[in-house]
Order: sequence, then structure tokens, then C-alpha cells
Amino acid sequence: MEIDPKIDSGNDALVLIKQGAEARVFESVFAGKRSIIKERFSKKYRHPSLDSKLTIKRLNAEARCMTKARRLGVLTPVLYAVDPVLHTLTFEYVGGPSVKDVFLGFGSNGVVQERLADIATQIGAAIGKLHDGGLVHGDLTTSNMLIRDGTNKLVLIDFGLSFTSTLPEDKAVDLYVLERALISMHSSCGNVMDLILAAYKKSSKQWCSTLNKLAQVRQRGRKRTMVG
Ligand SMILES: Nc1ncnc2c1ncn2[C@@H]1O[C@H](COP(=O)(O)OP(=O)(O)OP(=O)(O)O)[C@@H](O)[C@H]1O
Repeated sequence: MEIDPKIDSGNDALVLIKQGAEARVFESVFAGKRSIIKERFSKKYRHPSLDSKLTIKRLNAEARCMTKARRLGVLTPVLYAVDPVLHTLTFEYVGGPSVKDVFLGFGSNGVVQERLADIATQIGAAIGKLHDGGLVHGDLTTSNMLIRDGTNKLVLIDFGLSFTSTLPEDKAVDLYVLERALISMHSSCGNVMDLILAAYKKSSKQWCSTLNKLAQVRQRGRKRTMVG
């Protein structure tokens, strides 16, 4: 079954805010609170019952990883509900800009170095906590990080590709994905990755093995770029 915005919205407006390849994201109201509904839709080429099983598995995995991150002391939206029939997760709406928007405003939009450094420190500390708890985010981009209005605290979202692992390699790749995103999207932010890694070193007891692996992962990335 899929969400039909016309039928399922009831009295609460259901506003589509993102249509992705794997999921649709709506803004809505849950028990009187502003909320986000993430719907994983079916893959038409898969057998319906297998498809539903796999989708529910992914839904539960995302919910579990988000909850685990919170337990590890990383701020995430509060999970309100999991619906295995509609294939949806409902969670708290976090008001505030994404780190992507803040970083894009650096220099031109009055975003100053102190704000950049504060956010970078929060990012490094949060990833360190995840990794020491054996959780790899899997999609660390600046659009998956929000800065909550009022508190200015970092909130991590989108645990759809997260998994548990204690391998330095997996943690290094997690950091590498973020590093590449910063280089391609936020080159004007200068040494922001250095600030993130400095905070990561303070936060993660296992930083040494992870950062050694990161150096190897970077080298592999460079070789791949040279080959083609
Ligand atoms: N809890 C939240 N509060 C406010 N906005 C949110 C929240 N969760 C998601 N969003 C908004 O919806 C967008 C998409 O959400 P999310 O990244 O979870 O979906 P996705 O389809 O997996 O996206 P992607 O393809 O970028 O991985 C986010 O970039 C953000 O703008």
C-alpha cells in the first residue's frame, strides 16, 4: 500500500518535500506536532510479498539505527511511529537550516568562522560517538545534518544507509564520503574537514586506527581518479 496524499492526509495537510529514488518525504502533523513522514516505496520489479518484506526490513533497520544513535548521545529527530503497512517512518520535524545551507552561506551570507568552527566541532564529536558505539552512518553529507533553531545544536538525519560495524575501514569510508562532499560542495569553507577530524580525535577513543585507514582510503580514491 502507498500513501495517497489526498486520502491519507485527513485533517492534517501532507506536503511532499522530497521525492527521491527510494523514498518520498512529507511534512505533516502527528498528534498535534509538526512531523516528517518518510515513505519507502515498492520496487515494481520485485515480487510483491518479497518486496514488502525487504522494505519493512529496511524501515526497521533505519528506525533501529536512529534510535541507537540517540542512545549513543547523538541528537537525532525523535521517532514517533513505524507503519509496516504504509511503509512509513514518522518523526519529529526539526526546524532549522541544513549544514549544507549554512556552509554555502559562509563568506557571502554573513556566516562567520566561529559558526563554521562550532558546527565542524559538533560534526566531529557526533561521528566519533557513533563510531565508538559501532554505528556507521553511511551517508554523511551536509544535507543530512540540520542545525536546530534556538539551540544551534547539530541533529543527524537519514539513517537509511546506516549499519553496525566496528571495522576501521567502514568508519574511514564514512569519513571519506563526508570529506569528498565537503571538497566538491564547500570548497570555500577551507579547512573545515581538519576541524571535523580534530574534534573526531577528541571524541573517538579509536581515532588512531580509523584515521590510519582514512589515509589508505584516500590513496585508493586518488588512484581511481588517475585511472579514470
Ligand atoms: N526530521 C526532519 N526535520 C526536518 N526536515 C527533515 C527531517 N528529516 C528529513 N528532512 C528533510 O527532508 C529531506 C530528505 O530527508 P532524508 O534525507 O531522510 O530522505 P532521503 O530520501 O533518504 O534523502 P537522500 O536521498 O538525500 O538520502 C532532508 O534533506 C531534509 O531537508
